[in-house]
Amino acid sequence: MNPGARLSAAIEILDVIEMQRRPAAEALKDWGTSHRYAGSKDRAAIGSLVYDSLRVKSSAAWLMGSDSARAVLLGALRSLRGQDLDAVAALCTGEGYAPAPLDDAERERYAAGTLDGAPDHVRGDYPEWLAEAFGAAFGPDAVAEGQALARRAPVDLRVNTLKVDRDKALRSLAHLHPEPAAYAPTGLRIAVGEDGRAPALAAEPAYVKGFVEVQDEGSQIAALLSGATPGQQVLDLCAGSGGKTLALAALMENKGQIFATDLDGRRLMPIYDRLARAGVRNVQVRAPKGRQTALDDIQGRFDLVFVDAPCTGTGTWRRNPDAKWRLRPGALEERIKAQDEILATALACVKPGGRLVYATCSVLREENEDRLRRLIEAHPGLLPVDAAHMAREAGLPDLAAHASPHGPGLRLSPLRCGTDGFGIAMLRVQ
Ligand SMILES: C[S@@+](CC[C@H](N)C(=O)[O-])C[C@H]1O[C@@H](n2cnc3c(N)ncnc32)[C@H](O)[C@@H]1O
Repeated sequence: MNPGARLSAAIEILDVIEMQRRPAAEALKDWGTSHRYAGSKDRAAIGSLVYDSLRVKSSAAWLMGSDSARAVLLGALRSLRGQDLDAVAALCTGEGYAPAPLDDAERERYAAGTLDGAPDHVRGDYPEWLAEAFGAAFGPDAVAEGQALARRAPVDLRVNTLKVDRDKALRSLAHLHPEPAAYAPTGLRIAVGEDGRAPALAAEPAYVKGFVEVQDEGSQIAALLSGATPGQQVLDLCAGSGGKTLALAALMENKGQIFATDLDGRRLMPIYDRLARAGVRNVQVRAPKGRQTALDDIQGRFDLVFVDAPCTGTGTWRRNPDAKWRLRPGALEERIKAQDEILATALACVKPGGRLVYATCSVLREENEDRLRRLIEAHPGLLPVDAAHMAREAGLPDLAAHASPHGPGLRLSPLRCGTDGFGIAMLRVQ
């Protein structure tokens, strides 16, 4: 396929996503199935065009003066990819499968459209219904934070220190040009290509041998801040596919014990292969059995209960730009309710003198500081641990700069520290 035909395909898919409210991944897959002639490079390039358009859907539409799929794609080519008018006009020839030529209004908008007068949620590319919550979370930085969440994310890897040190991992992946991460001593970062393509890590020997895991630096930091040490009894209450479990096991040097559980047993399924590949030996997976909770016999016995709570995922929009436009207010309410219930369950599992670490990949106060404040009000024996202290204890003193201005714990975001957006807090149980 030539570049013009790829643009047409991206417009067609963006239309399907918008009109049929299809998730982007499904719309792309369906398109690939019904266009077998498109090769893997074509599909990757089209996928990248679609995701880039979704990143800046709102501001691109404003720039181009229309919210059609074509306008959004053109706006994204200008704002995110910085393509000049002549280059785009040369692709939009109307010949073969290329999009129709730009009309005069489009040319004018492409050359001189601005975001002047656009509201914050348009300039920052977040849903209008979250404008107030973004303002509450970020104050005058709301637009800049939204813009940073609308950029592409690098690929972050966590070096599995149960198997190798970071230098060895760096050497084994040298052909991908990884750089040490800014904060996490376990972190490596690989930039994505111009076209937004990430390297095929699953085929890398270093990955197959369990030297590295794909994990955003923010998630690595959450595990590091938990202060898990060898010999402790740890509960990973929302373990899912085990990303944090693996990081905690490495911190504990395979000593002590981690119970990994999740409300949804299916989510736990990938954990078994991941534990084996990473050489983790101190994890017991507790899948829920029917109505009986997986925690009945292990109340009040953990040094650390780690809660990687289900959340709106607003901090991961760089990796999943489709999600921000699919999110509905009802989903935020549901998450808040679940978070309160999970925190109560978690608290019952911490032993006196132990600690509860609460993390979300959401940037919203409603899912972070507000939840913790509510819990602390209901349980006067809970002491929030000072963010600077958490950072120092984890050997990451620079992170003290990211103490939350709104309540307990730290706030990470792409704008502030180049990670996904996270809230991470620790409460000590008296
Ligand atoms: C953010 S994800 C966990 C990601 C995982 N920790 C990782 O690092 O790969 C949140 C998880 O919480 C689980 N969950 C939702 N409600 C729960 C509950 N009441 N108790 C335990 N887990 C729950 C979800 O099934 C989901 O797997």
